[in-house]
Amino acid sequence: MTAPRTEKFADPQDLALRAADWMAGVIAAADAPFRMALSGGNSPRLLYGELSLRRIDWSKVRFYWIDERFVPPDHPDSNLRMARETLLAHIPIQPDQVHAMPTLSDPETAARAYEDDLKSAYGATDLDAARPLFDLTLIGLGSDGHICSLLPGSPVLEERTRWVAPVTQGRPEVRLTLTYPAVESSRLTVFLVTGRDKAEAVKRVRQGDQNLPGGRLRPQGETVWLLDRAAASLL
Ligand SMILES: O=C(O)[C@H](O)[C@@H](O)[C@H](O)[C@H](O)COP(=O)(O)O
Repeated sequence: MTAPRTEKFADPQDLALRAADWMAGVIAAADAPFRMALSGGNSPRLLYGELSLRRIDWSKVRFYWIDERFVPPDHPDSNLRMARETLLAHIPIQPDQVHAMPTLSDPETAARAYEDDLKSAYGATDLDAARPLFDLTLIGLGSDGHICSLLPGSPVLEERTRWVAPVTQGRPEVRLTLTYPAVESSRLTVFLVTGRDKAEAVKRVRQGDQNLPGGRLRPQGETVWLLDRAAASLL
């Protein structure tokens, strides 16, 4: 596993600007299809907005999610809604390029349906380290060290067979999350973290602290950390 690369930026706006330029280059250099697994939450908002302004051949990109709140697609908490408002509604893509996590049935059915979607797009039922599931996986970090909806103490942290699982404890709302095997199966893993409140988690996750869900992640490909000065303040 190659040592992670770290880019530090003055503030979230500078990070979003520079990261969008870099990601535009990554997508331009890649073959189609480019499978991009999106994070939810607030941190990626500025980046998604900047990406929507870049000259990118979006026709090669397939959008996936690393987790979702189990709410309707138009709910204020929906990660799909956030991505649609900041990026997807502003770029020339077809509906079949967007592989949203389904949230209109029950969590177990939805998790299995999304896993089937991933497996059919991947063209196999087993992950192959030589052929990652995603080309780029964007991950935010909670101040408690969670990633995706892989929350501290959650049974889903031990799931090594399923690619997608429901999370029914630890948050006010039910969630769907990729499990470690699916999140780790990426050519490029990008952590995007801003804010002083994340600095301790950034430090411990980078040290591989097994008590934090982020510290247990073993990405297969290259890892890049995009941090603002506040989130990097303990490094
Ligand atoms: O659905 C979500 O909320 C995210 O997937 C979650 O893992 C998020 O990335 C972290 O909680 C950081 O959230 P912020 O970016 O809002 O700080």
